[in-house]
Amino acid sequence: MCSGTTHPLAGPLLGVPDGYAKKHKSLKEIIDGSRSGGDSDKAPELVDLVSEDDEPSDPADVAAGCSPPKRRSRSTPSAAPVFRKRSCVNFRAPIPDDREEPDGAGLPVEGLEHIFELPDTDSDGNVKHVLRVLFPREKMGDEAARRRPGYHRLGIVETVWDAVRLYNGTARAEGATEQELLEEHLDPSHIKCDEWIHSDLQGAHETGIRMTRKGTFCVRVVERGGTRPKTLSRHNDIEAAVEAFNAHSREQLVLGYASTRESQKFGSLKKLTDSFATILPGDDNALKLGEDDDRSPSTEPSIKLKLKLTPSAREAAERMRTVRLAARGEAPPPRTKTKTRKRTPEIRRNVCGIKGLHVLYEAFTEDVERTLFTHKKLFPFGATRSTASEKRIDSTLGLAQMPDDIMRVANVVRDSGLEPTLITPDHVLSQSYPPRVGFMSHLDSSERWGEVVVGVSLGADGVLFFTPNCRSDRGIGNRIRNAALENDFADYPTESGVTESDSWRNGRGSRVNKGQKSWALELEIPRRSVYVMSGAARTDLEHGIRAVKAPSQESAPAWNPLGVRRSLTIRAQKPYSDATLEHLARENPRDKGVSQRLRSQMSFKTAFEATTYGNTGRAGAEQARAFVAKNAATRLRFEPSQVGFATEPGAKEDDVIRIELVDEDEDEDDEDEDEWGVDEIVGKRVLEDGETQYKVAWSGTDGRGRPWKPSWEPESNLTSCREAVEKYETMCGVMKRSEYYC
Ligand SMILES: O=C(O)CCC(=O)C(=O)O
Ligand SMILES: [Fe+2]
Repeated sequence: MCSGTTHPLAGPLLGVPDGYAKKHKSLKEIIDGSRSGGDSDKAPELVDLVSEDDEPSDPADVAAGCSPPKRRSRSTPSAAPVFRKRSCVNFRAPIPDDREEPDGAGLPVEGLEHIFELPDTDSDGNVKHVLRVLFPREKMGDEAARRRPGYHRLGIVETVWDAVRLYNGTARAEGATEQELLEEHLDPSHIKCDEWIHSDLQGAHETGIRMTRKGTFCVRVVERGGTRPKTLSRHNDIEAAVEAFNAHSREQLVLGYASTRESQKFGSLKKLTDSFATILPGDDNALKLGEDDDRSPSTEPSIKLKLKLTPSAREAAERMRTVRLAARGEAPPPRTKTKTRKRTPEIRRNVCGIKGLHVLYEAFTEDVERTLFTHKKLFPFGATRSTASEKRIDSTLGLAQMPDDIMRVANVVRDSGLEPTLITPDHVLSQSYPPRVGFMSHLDSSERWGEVVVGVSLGADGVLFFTPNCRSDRGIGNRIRNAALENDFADYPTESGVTESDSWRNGRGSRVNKGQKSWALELEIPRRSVYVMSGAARTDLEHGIRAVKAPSQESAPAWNPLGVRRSLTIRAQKPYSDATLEHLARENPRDKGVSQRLRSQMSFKTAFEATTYGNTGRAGAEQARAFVAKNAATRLRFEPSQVGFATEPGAKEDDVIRIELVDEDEDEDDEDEDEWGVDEIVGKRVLEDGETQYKVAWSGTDGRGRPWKPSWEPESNLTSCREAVEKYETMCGVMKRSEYYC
């Protein structure tokens, strides 16, 4: 259906023409409908970048709007999340005249993408949007026309309805079967026609938040340096949308400052601010001049962009959402939060069976996570980016410039007992991984870095993988390879007790044929977790970061709308680390632990030249050690309420009190947690500590209609679904499987 038929604010929704209600209609119905003149004058004026039916493979695609539609066979089962057909109107690519009939290369050639939206200016100078309808010459009946590749312009029309009619009419005249039309071109319900949600929140034509037919809130922005609005993200609730918009605006502001080229400053930001100046006038204007030191050196004042969600705007947004959903036959979901389980801080050691690989889950609160994620020194290029172009900042900040928060993180690592003897880091590397960006397998050099590598995950979950080291067949690497070659993994059960995907995985290609690299152990590293790699985890396996899809809307925080994972790799460079160990050994001659650590480090050559101590060598490293020893910042800590563990500095792991961090969202209504329907039990495992867990397939779907991902749950959480557990046990009994794998 084309929702532009009646503006929802004009009354209950309602003016959905019957003829649009079905997903697919016959050509005759459409053509007849149009002949009767019923709908064309009600057709929408605004169309959006992508259909909300889309399951874009990458939010970057959403933002860029530039991924061609991936065609799926109609027979593909739809259980798994899939990429569905894009809307027919492609905002991104009005084809300039000189490209209108090119040699065919590079233009979208399938389906409804032949209709392009085009801004145009009327005689009063108002921008209006018209649609250009193109028809692929290759589909034309005329042999001569077919020989010239490219497009034939059918016309420029004002409404989607007219565009579809024009396209279909031509396709039909050129001999397209009804089936083809149905599949590709016919149904205007593929076209989304939505309105800006409310005058309180309305941007100009192009930016702001608007509501989709499905009742989600679509955040539209213009990126700095860009001229076209893009869909940044979609949200189920208006607050999240506003938050995402504001976060984006802040990012643009930062980018504006960060730019050294005067001409780039405020390029599109200006456009944004202009549009906002018109909607939040007067004292309540959320566009404020920034502080003095916040101002750009240009004459343009710093402007803090903030889209304000007033109670009346929220009310209107919710009312519209209810109407929209009701029109779709859906009840508005309660305003309770989506599924979030309570998380408990926890340390797991030697995970994946890899010695020296330890993880601290829920190391700190979301508030700390966000502070680190948006830390200007660590991530100077702004909030989130959808491309890998600004992926890594090698912050060899030097000890004197080391952010206090890195010292605090180091103390979390020590105080939690994760690595009580961690040497104060003198180096931090901050990296951003937009969805689908990974880090190939590598070794963190034992000649360049000291004993321990600390990795902190922020903003989105990640997957750390370990794979045999091609240069060394040592220890576990060799064993993994042999297991793979013999296809015998009896000694390597799925690593119980870490996460469900912490298991043997086929890295690339087949198990044996592609050699030792084809196997990897994977470990999920959730947001707010901290891992340490030492010993064999450093030397016997290479590690890397898997490129993963964007997190679901539910799991990504609103302040990270693109689902970028950020990481901090915190290390002590080897010369300085050795100087520290030598100092400790001198001070504690009887401490066997220290002398052992020193001996172990001495087995690696020290690559002075590859570190910041290249010029100053040992003396420089000793100076750094002395600096740290008297630097009060090394004793800085987060507030007790901000970390997952409470302890006295220097306490043993057993003395650590684990604090339950509750998601901020999760406030009042704990019962909600238990309301998740269990479809069935699909797996069982027993953890190292003897705890039994079941893998639960949940009923229902997330906000995007995808089934929830199954998750491992302790037996004690499943008392209300004993039946499902018993059914599973019975089935296992019948199948005579071992307890571990059934
Ligand atoms: O992003 C991560 O956690 C891994 C980074 C890493 O392996 C490295 O910096 O060497
Ligand atoms: Fe690394």
